[in-house]
Amino acid sequence: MARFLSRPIAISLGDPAGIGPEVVAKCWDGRAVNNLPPFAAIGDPRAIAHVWDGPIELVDDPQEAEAVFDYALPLVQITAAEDDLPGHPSVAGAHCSLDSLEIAVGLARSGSAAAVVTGPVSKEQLYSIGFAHPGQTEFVAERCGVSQGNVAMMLAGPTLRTVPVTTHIPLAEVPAHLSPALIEARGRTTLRGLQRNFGIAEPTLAISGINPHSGEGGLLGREEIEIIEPAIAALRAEGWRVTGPHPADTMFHASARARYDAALCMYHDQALIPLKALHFEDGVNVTLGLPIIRTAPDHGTAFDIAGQDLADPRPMASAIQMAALCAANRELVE
Ligand SMILES: NC(=O)C1=CN([C@@H]2O[C@H](COP(=O)(O)OP(=O)(O)OC[C@H]3O[C@@H](n4cnc5c(N)ncnc54)[C@H](O)[C@@H]3O)[C@@H](O)[C@H]2O)C=CC1
Ligand SMILES: NCC(=O)COP(=O)(O)O
Repeated sequence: MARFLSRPIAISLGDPAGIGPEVVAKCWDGRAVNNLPPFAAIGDPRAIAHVWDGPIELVDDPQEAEAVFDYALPLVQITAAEDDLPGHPSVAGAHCSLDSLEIAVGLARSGSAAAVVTGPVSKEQLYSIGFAHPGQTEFVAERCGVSQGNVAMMLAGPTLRTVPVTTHIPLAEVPAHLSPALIEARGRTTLRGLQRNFGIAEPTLAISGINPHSGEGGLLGREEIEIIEPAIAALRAEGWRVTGPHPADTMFHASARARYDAALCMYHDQALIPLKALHFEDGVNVTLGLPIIRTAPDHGTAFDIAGQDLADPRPMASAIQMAALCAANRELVE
């Protein structure tokens, strides 16, 4: 089992009615074969007990996890106001998922955990209790004192890394949100993240267009000329290796992917469709631009299969491995 991290990883279980508890428990089962470093789960033990009958040991701090990790799943306990059954989300469960996220991030910020891995939450449920952030990415950024413009949501798989410039907003609002300054900021955060988290000394970033054929010289839209090209020029002037704007339909086949370290895309699905098509089982969501390491499996709560022993733990295992790798790279670089 990987023992190269100085501290364990904190994992928020996400929505108790989703598949987060099941995949975290299954990762503990597979800790040796997947070479996972010690971790502590943060959440309601009843959510795990509904889907798993393995041993749990309550701990107060992830730093106690190492001592028990070989024989039990270490858990920092949160008790939800109601005991949700798998597949049946509730307001109480939404509060529990937010509490577990808050505590896990705090443990990473305080240095008790080497990194935080977040389990899947339901944005619909969180919005219903007044959660005002587009997603966990922006929540973690705020807790770390990083502005939304200076954080980036990277989806990383073995053969592709993508970053959307805009994340969880309606598609119709995307063009109005794009600006040279936002694209530059996301590009810079991505390039620095490739250096700090992934150890790539001189990264190359490919930037997509937004219109068909990247606007066809302005005939199919002018965002490339007026917004994206100025951002690319500014990043190049800073010395970064940046290409584009590339037509999005031809930048994800194998030989195109070989020419860059990450692709910066203009909106959520432009970045996530290729990533999930190639790496649904091992794609990882990595937040760049933070003082801490945060990763997450790139899937949601999957309420449709919760409690049926159908949840695939490989994305969560990949997120834990990626968190450990990024934490180790950070220690080397900084
Ligand atoms: N990082 C996060 O917290 C994320 C949260 N979500 C949230 O999840 C909720 C549901 O979103 P959906 O779009 O339905 O995506 P989803 O990923 O929850 O489910 C999509 C499909 O994939 C299947 N699936 C997902 N993960 C699986 C796994 N590990 N093993 C086997 N099958 C799996 C599900 O059963 C479903 O059929 C939404 O409320 C969304 O906000 C979505 C993506 C990421
Ligand atoms: N589609 C990716 C996703 O929803 C992850 O968002 P976040 O909650 O990690 O910001």
